[in-house]
Amino acid sequence: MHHGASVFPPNGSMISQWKLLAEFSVGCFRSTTQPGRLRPGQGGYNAAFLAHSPSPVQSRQLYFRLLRQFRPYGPIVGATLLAVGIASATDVLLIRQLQNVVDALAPGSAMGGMAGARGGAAGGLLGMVQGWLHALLPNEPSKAALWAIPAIICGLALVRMLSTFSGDYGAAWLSSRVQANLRESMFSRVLRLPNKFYDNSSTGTTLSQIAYDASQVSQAGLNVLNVLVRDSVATVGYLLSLFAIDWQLALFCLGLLPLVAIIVTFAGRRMRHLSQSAQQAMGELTNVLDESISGQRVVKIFGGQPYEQRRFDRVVKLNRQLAVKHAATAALNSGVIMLLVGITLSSVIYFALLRAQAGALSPGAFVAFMGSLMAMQTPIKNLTKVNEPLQRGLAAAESVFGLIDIATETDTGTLAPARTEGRLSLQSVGFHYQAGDADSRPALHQVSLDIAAGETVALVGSSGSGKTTLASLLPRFYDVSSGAILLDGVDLRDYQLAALRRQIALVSQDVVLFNDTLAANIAYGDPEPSLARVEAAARAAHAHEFIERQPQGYQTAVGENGLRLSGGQRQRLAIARALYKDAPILILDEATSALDTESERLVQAALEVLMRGRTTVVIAHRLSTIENADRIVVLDGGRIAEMGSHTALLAKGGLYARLYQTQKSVQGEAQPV
Ligand SMILES: Nc1ncnc2c1ncn2[C@@H]1O[C@H](COP(=O)(O)OP(=O)(O)OP(=O)(O)O)[C@@H](O)[C@H]1O
Repeated sequence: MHHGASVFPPNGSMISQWKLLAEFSVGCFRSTTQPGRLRPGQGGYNAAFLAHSPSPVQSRQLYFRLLRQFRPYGPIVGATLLAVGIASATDVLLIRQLQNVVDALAPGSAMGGMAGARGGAAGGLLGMVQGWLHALLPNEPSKAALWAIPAIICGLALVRMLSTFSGDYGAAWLSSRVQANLRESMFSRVLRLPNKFYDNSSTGTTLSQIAYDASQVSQAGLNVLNVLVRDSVATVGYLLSLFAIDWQLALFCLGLLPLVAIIVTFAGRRMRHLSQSAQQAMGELTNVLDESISGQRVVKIFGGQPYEQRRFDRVVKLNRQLAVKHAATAALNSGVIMLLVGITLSSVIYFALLRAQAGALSPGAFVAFMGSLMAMQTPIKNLTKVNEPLQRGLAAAESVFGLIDIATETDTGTLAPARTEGRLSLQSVGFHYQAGDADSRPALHQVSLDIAAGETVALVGSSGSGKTTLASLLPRFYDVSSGAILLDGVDLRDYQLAALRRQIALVSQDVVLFNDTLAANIAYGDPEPSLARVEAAARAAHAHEFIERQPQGYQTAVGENGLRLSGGQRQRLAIARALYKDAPILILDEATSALDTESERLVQAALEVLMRGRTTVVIAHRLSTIENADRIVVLDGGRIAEMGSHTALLAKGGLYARLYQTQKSVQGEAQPV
């Protein structure tokens, strides 16, 4: 957390400080005329959010929801904010010390000693406390001892250090804690979201929601609170200080502020307008360059050089004119602002001198007054700008909570058998990817199919015929739109999702390996993996030999890029994983690309072991591999066109026979259908 207010006498000349003051008053002006708006070009990512900023009501709900994330840590939030408030208050008091310092320097000032600070001789303990308080908050030339003022400044600096540290530490602790909580709930959501969510969103978006938005949100939640406390305390503190030093001078200054704001706004508007035109002109320049360079062949062939030269000269001239105009306006603006600053500063000084002559303002009081006035600009500026981080944070909060609020997969079933027989029955199954859009063509239509326990059924059909869709319905990656699927005579939806999925192993063409050891990849999902079973599965999947050849055998890590495994080896790992799971139902999404003969033979042998005794649904892309299936189901446009054994279907001379002939005629028999 950055602590904005300057502590000791403001650095830079008083003129430049005053200029800043003028600018911040413009900041106030701008943010009241454009509530809730961020300036364009504040980073691509956030700019994207601006297009759909939440409405005010939503914003409030979002912000309260955001604050609720901090509720479990209430005492820490309280302590952090208290520390932040104390740090701000010490800033105010430190600047106030200028009064003591300057008055002590004034000729004739009594440096003899501070009654209270000298000890309890005069008024006892009470007198001492009064003396110190007087030195801390002086309202007349101080009689403090020389050492008392530096001592107070050191004391304040110590308090400030401790409170700033506590505030920063607390804020970092809180925001990282809330960020971690948000990330955890987002991730646990992501693991349980229905497939539909993944169909409609990109991995990149979800990644950035968890990685980036979560941190934006927690920081925004805290920052806004922080700014409100820190800068409100500072603003009120400085105001009190100004009024305590001289309320009439304070009122006079506050009266001048809006005047400065209005003038600087007008100057600023013209600058912004010019900057925009300059940006456009620069855009045109790069456009012309881009076109003529990338299209240089066309330019040459069609003799376009003079035309391109003229175009370029024109935009260069425009850029040059705008640059001069910009510089002239900037110079004029700063001149006008300087003049304005001079005038306002003179009037404040004039008024202050009048007050001094009237005996109402000591030199120290004047310096402390000006110091407080200058220092006040930062907190006010922060307060008026609090909307910017707030809006950014709210946009991120919308994205974070949006993800957390997405409904997870429906899981209302209660049955949880340890192991089913694996009997499947599809009854008039219909499926639409776009639920509710009855006009769209269904991906599956009136599909009825009984698969006996232990039977191998191959799904074939041209691309887009619905093979993958049908297989996806079995583990309830999607729910049927009409009809029902029964497992052992019970509707899939009556099983608990986890229990249903325990019955199914999946070997798909793109083998997903996690960044862990080979053994952990085979035993994936088992909370208590057994190495003996891992090895047995790997042997049965013809994977043991190549695993043994790895540097650390089964404990070799499948690094992100580390282990180089061939396609066939990866498939045998996937088969070993399915064997380890030992589920009664197997979904096999056959590889489309051919492996070399040796690999193919090993994978086929591994698959034969895997399929033994299991209900197997094969999504077949190459017909040559499924000739031995018990039954072949030919899908066409989401319907079952034919069904039967390989020989029976060939003899029938229908769609299957045609598909088979087509593939046979393509050399190598490796072409997917
Ligand atoms: N996630 C999805 N969202 C919308 N439509 C989809 C989705 N997945 C598939 N489809 C559509 O559903 C129909 C069936 O597709 P499916 O993937 O089941 O066919 P397939 O027979 O497995 O094809 P292939 O052999 O090419 O893998 C196709 O018309 C397809 O465009």
